[in-house]
Amino acid sequence: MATKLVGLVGWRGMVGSVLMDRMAQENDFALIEPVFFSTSNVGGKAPAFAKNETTLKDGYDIEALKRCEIIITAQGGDYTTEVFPKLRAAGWNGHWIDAASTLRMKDDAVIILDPVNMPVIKKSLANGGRNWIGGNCTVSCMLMGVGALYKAGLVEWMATQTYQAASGGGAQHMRELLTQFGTLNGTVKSLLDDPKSAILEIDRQVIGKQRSLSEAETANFGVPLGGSLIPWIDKDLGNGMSKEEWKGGAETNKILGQGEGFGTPATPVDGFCVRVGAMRCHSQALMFKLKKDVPLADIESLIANDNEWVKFVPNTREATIRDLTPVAVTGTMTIPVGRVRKLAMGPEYLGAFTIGDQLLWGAAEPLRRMLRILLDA
Ligand SMILES: NC(=O)C1=CN([C@@H]2O[C@H](COP(=O)(O)OP(=O)(O)OC[C@H]3O[C@@H](n4cnc5c(N)ncnc54)[C@H](OP(=O)(O)O)[C@@H]3O)[C@@H](O)[C@H]2O)C=CC1
Ligand SMILES: N[C@@H](CC(=O)OP(=O)(O)O)C(=O)O
Repeated sequence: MATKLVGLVGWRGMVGSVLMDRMAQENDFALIEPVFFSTSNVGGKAPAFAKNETTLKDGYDIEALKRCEIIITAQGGDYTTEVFPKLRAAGWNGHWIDAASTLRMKDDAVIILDPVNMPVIKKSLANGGRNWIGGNCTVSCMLMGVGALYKAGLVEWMATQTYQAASGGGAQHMRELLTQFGTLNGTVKSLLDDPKSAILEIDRQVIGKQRSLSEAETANFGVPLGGSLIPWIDKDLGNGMSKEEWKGGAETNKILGQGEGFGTPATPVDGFCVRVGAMRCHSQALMFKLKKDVPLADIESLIANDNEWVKFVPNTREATIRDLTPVAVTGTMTIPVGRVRKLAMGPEYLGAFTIGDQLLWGAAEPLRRMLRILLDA
């Protein structure tokens, strides 16, 4: 069988670079003929993964894109909005794999997270599905951790409290966070160097600096994040909810193949999404109302055995502070789930805490796994 021509758009961005690394690690390039696209350097040299197609093609050239049987894009929502309809209108019938949220809730799109929803993906493939969209990072990381409880039909509802990293906003947001930390440190450096200095004076100078950071130093987040937090992520939907919070319910149900459009009841999922000063791991505290009282040991075993990336973290102080932090998880495929315990509200109420690298399981990994599913089909 001829090697499939696979178009790669957005490969040099932050998500795209993580995707390229993972594709190289998993030897995906051996199975495809990659065609690299650019929106800024057409005709330039394609990266080292290129085989026969060694120059960068124009990411807006519909004819060039049409040659590809599969296109994977991490270029962003604006690019999808502009190019995807033109490509389909031009009669392109290939597979579109996308990290952006633009097409996620369309009826003809599947939100891909195959360790959780392979049956949904397979069903759509059998029905001629062609649009495969990566989920919101918070939702994907959460379902990789506790999807087992949904698969077992145990969840009556779930409340989430997220602690989302700067990387969710993009590369400039990560830089801004570090710049702010640097500025704050610089402000009190001499006092910090003196062990006898008064902590309340340090605190006074830090809050003074946070409140007077320049516009340039808060250009991306709009307000200081270093030494603070921001309890709002993404757009204001005008009903008291942030768009990130809305995605929690809408995307969780769509990934699981339930709710509107599937003819089954949706599971209520809601909570608060908060930006914190972590670099690239999204963490979340979860509270479940289960449909029945299930022994804790059974719940632990369900979670631990769901997929090869989940790591069950015993609910002890020592294990938690060692294994259940963004620092422990960053750059790994591991999805730790810990702090699992019954809550004071009653035996059906369960608490858990989970973390995922939002650039790996939260963005790049589901895309490359979808490529593999298509190549194997
Ligand atoms: N950030 C995140 O956490 C997540 C992002 N996504 C989706 O992925 C999309 C891409 O996000 P992200 O990777 O953060 O975006 P980036 O801004 O890092 O990259 C997007 C594009 O910007 C262009 N670009 C311009 N300047 C640079 C530069 N200095 N270095 C690298 N690329 C540059 C590149 O296009 P070109 O080569 O054509 O110039 C690149 O493909 C998002 O819009 C979103 O839809 C999805 C999940 C999570
Ligand atoms: N909104 C996420 C990042 C992201 O890109 O989400 P989405 O793929 O749903 O637009 C965050 O800020 O942490």
